[in-house]
Amino acid sequence: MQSGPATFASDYLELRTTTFGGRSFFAIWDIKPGTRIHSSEAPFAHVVYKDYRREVCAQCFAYSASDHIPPIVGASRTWNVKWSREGAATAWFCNETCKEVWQRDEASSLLIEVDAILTKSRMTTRKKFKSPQEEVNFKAVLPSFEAGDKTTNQAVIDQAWATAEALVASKANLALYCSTLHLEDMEFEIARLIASAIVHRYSDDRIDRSEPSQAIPRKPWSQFLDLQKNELRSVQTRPYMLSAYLRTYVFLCNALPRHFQPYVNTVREVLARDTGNSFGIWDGDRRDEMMGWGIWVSASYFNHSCTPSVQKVRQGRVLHLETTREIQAGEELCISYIETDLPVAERRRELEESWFFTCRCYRCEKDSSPQ
Ligand SMILES: C[S@@+](CC[C@H](N)C(=O)[O-])C[C@H]1O[C@@H](n2cnc3c(N)ncnc32)[C@H](O)[C@@H]1O
Repeated sequence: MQSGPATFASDYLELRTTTFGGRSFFAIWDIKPGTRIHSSEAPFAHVVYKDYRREVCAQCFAYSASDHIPPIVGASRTWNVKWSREGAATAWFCNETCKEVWQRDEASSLLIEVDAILTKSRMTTRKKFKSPQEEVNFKAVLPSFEAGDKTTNQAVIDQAWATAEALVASKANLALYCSTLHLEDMEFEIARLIASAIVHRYSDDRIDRSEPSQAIPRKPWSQFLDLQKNELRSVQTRPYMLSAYLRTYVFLCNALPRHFQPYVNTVREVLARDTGNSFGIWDGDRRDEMMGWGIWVSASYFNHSCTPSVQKVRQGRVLHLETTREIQAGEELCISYIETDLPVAERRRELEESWFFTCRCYRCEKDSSPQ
């Protein structure tokens, strides 16, 4: 049995190593349905898509259009409590209390300043190529990978990162490369997600040196690094994402202010764990719209089952995990990563393509075994 980090301690569950799916939570006792067995306090890293920023409360992620079905035509979908400061992006809140809670955390305003810096930097890295040859030269600087590329083993991935690291080591080459770097929308959202992890690391380091009583408890970086890495499997499934990751890394190295530069190793470490460990930030339980995503570290230890016994309930920033049926002591406690009302072949395909593993849950094993 592998014991989990101390802060994951719960009256109901313990972390053990399974024979088929890494670590997983198991029930210590019999548990009644509807029991809240774990709460993951806040995401270590998160991003709300830029397009949703005015409609999603920056503190509790409440969606302004959630209560209107169908949406009221002409009604404002934007929250009207705002926070703004020169040199920072604007943050929107569902009420004054959320704004106050948000303001108490130094990382919040740092993050929104970084957001403004990244947005500005993205604008200035959109220059046109002066000639077709300049475009050819630009494309040759970083390796690029296409869908279906079969060459992406670990050595190729490491070499690709080494090329990107060599580029950022030269300030002049970095600036030149970035002058025409057109970051795609999704790459920019990934950059914003990573920036949130960098800000949390930076801010944690500052809090550690200050008055302990003022420290806001966080999931530290070392706990994040303990999460399962999925770099190889995810890049082999979607090789083109490696090109996107390298561009995002280079963009961040160019855009981030100097005091965040010591944290640039965060980029690859977060990317290696983001796939396979993150949760969507959804518009309530109906899951009509995904407004962003985040990594709630302790909740990432729940394995998947196509007959789950646990459901996620997000309340503000907190992700609660609650049992949906009677559980016996010693049972594995699983959530579901996908829609389970599908035939086994489709369930397994979705988990392989989007979560990069072959499901070995009891139901899949039973459904796929010869009768
Ligand atoms: C979010 S993590 C869950 C925690 C993970 N087991 C660990 O040790 O960190 C998801 C990973 O757990 C494993 N996993 C989860 N559910 C599984 C299942 N039903 N069958 C096989 N592997 C599973 C896969 O390796 C998957 O990539």
